Amino acid sequence: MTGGAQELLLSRIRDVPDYPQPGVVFKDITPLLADPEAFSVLTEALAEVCVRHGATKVVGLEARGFILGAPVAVRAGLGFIPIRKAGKLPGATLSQAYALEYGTAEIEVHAEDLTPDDRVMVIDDVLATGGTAAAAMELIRRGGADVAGLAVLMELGFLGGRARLEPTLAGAPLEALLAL
Ligand SMILES: O=P(O)(O)OC[C@H]1O[C@H](OP(=O)(O)OP(=O)(O)O)[C@H](O)[C@@H]1O
Ligand SMILES: Nc1ncnc2[nH]cnc12
Repeated sequence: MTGGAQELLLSRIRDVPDYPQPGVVFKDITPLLADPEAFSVLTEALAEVCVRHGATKVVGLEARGFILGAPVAVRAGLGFIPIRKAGKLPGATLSQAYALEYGTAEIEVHAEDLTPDDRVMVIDDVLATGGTAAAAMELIRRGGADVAGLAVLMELGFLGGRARLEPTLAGAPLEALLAL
């Protein structure tokens, strides 16, 4: 991605101090989503990552990962698999509990969505502690598929997510369009 494209994306991310709890600076992507040029630049860049790494499916992580992952999957010509917060998927699921920057949660995927032939690219907006992404990659592998990589709009470097994810990535690429 060009420096100009990165600057455009950065300029559309709003810092909200002390949200959702004191001490957290929340990275709000709603201004970026409301700007069709910036949203298009973002989805194109993430779709390029999917194609470059030979992904066969795109996983989006509820909820912001859905907003990004769905248009990325369409642009890359790939199917989309939702990983949802627990209790939302009606079929047989695999589940994984995890911790994130401001709490704990549990995510699920439909077991039938993952096959041994799949190479899955995980898409999300923010990599913070890495707890969410690690749980997602574990779910994908438990479902029998390969992880093609993890692609995020931004990485919050000071939270150490990249180092924490290294064992779970197991050599799969982690691409962040912006390192903050
Ligand atoms: O690296 P981590 O510390 O795990 O944090 C990153 C995750 O936190 C946010 O999701 P959140 O659970 O707040 O849900 P939302 O997308 O529904 O707002 C964000 O969209 C990532 O999925
Ligand atoms: N600081 C942050 N801003 C936005 N989303 C997040 N998810 C985890 N930490 C976050």
